[in-house]
Amino acid sequence: MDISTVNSLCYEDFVDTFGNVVEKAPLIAAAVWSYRPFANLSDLEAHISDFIDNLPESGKEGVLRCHPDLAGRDLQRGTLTRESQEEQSQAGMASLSPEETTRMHHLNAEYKRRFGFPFVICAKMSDKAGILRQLNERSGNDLTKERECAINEVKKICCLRLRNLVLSDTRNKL
Ligand SMILES: NC(=O)N[C@H]1NC(=O)NC1=O
Repeated sequence: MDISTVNSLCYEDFVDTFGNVVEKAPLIAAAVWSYRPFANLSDLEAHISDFIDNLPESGKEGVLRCHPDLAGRDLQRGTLTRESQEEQSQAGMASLSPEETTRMHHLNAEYKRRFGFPFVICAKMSDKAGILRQLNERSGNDLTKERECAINEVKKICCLRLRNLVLSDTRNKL
């Protein structure tokens, strides 16, 4: 798909295509459709990023709360979105030992108790050891710093999902 194809999508098709670039937040795609035509993929990405930045803190936390836990209930039940399933599998979350799973559950629960939203990290840019290290380190942040850190990870996830959709069949068009 090239950018002129993206720009030609009606909002129903646009939301069908880009509705999960921010996990379970199709409202964001529905909102940024208003900014067509996009000059290129970075322009679309910048509008998504601005939309998120302009949310009140409760909205940013809402975006974070739409993310599934890493190695959590949805992974175990097979109810992750297609994108999350691929990302978590690639980062080794689907093949943890029972001890590692217990440790992840414990750390995730501690993090949630502290911040009131789940630990979010761009799994594709990390691995099992990196995720555990970040989970430990970021748990020591204060709320303001951690919210910002987590939202940055949402943007990284979004960037990779967008690139996967738009560049998958025409790598040189944008
Ligand atoms: N909680 C969390 O980070 N979830 C995720 N991260 C990612 O890259 N895919 C996810 O499902």
